[in-house]
Amino acid sequence: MHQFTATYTDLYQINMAQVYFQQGKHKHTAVFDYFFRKLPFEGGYAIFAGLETLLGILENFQFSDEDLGFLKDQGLDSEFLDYLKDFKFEGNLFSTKEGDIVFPTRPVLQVEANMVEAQLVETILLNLLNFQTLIATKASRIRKSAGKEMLIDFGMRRAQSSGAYHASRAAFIGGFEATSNVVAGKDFNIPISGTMAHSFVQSYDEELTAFRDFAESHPKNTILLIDTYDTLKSGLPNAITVGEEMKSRGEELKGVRLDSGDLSYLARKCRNALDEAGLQDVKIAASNQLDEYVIRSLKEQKGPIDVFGVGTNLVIGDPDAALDGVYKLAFANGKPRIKLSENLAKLTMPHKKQVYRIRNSKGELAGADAVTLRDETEVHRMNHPFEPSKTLSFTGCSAEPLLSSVMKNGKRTYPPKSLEDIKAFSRKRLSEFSEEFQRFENPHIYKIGISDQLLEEREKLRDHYKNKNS
Ligand SMILES: Nc1ncnc2c1ncn2[C@@H]1O[C@H](COP(=O)(O)OP(=O)(O)OP(=O)(O)O)[C@@H](O)[C@H]1O
Ligand SMILES: O=P(O)(O)OC[C@H]1O[C@H](OP(=O)(O)OP(=O)(O)O)[C@H](O)[C@@H]1O
Ligand SMILES: O=C(O)c1cccnc1
Repeated sequence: MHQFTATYTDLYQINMAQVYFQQGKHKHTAVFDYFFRKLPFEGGYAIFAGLETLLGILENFQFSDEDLGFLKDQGLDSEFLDYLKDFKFEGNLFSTKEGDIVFPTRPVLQVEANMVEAQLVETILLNLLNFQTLIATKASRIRKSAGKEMLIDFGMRRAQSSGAYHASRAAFIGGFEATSNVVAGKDFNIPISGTMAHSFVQSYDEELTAFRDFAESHPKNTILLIDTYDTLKSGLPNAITVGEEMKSRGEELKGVRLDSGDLSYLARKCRNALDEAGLQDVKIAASNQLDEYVIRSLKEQKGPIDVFGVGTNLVIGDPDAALDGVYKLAFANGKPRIKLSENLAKLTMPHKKQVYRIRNSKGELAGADAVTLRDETEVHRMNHPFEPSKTLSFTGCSAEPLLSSVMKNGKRTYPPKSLEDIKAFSRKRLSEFSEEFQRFENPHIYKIGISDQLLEEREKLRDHYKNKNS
């Protein structure tokens, strides 16, 4: 796959880094927060994804000689470019675990590094985490609708080009079982799966011969696409003939796929005919512009569909297309930093921080995450981040810290996790959230608050800059 060297960034990061270097600020420590402001799909939660990809890339994030030559041609300073020859990311990362359930406003991850490092990793970090979080969240919604039925990612051809690679990874975390994307399957150990295209059937004079040849070539893995000419009058009877022939050879037709028409109606017709022919184990797969809403409707109609192939709407994160995650400076050169805004919701949170998930005395979710200063070890009360008159007290509650060290001095603090483990963790974490948070329409709003100390620090800084400018 594509090598991500340190030029995988926006030019302004390099331009700023050059100034930090020239002003001797490259040795100052900076802390940046990664967070998003709005949940995608008007949903009640998001699934954090992309962390392992980021850690793998940051461990080897350097400029190649070719990169440096290119930057020289762009007129960047030669002393700065000499410094970049030895550039490596040697910072620290504190992060939410990949697969965990995350909400707006609260830091999902913090980067602590020198100014140049912290700035140069911004773009790749946002690029990876925003996209995979969006797609894992979409996948999780589709999983919710599909219940226990199998979900296969068919999106590679429709994805925003090479985004398909990480979309397949994120889809697996969010609840898909398999992908048609061979390279993602190979690299991430995702089961791969494939049926056939209409062109295969079209290329033969007879649909039946196409089905027979395929079955002979793939006796363990034949899923016949039955809608090329006429699903009920041609595709289905031909599939039954091949299914019976396979059975007589001691083989098994794995499935049929519907890709057009009324999927629920056709699936029922197929199921009845297959069952009557003694082919009860043949699965019915459906595809065609599916998403969480169409699948929910198909399930409501009790269409006997066993496998859903989902492409476009999954991998482009329809209809949102992007998560609005941002990377904001919270601390630099020994001082907390803030970004002011007329819009209170855009005020940033200064300082190194921790985020706690509040649980009741039974360990169940209390419906709130509290953002505190990093060295606060307890939290009994939180304030609404933008409406300070609103507060919430916790009695008899415990607080689970959500940010932990995942990278120290540029090295991961734990061995890479398998995608299967990340997915299992994600499923477990989501299962703690009640239906109210998971429903598609007007979901419950999970509360995010800030501790008294953080609020005080933020107000102090805000007043400082306001007074300075008044
Ligand atoms: N029973 C159903 N309930 C709800 N939605 C359905 C049902 N059957 C199919 N759909 C969805 O309706 C849409 C139908 O798309 P469209 O109007 O393009 O028809 P089509 O069957 O694809 O036609 P074409 O023959 O042109 O391919 C798809 O998104 C499909 O998934
Ligand atoms: O509808 P999506 O959710 O995006 O799922 C992927 C679509 O891609 C394929 O169609 P395509 O027409 O590209 O090729 P085909 O000839 O294999 O049907 C497949 O048959 C699905 O309809
Ligand atoms: O295997 C399939 O049926 C498939 C793969 C990619 C896209 N559409 C369908």
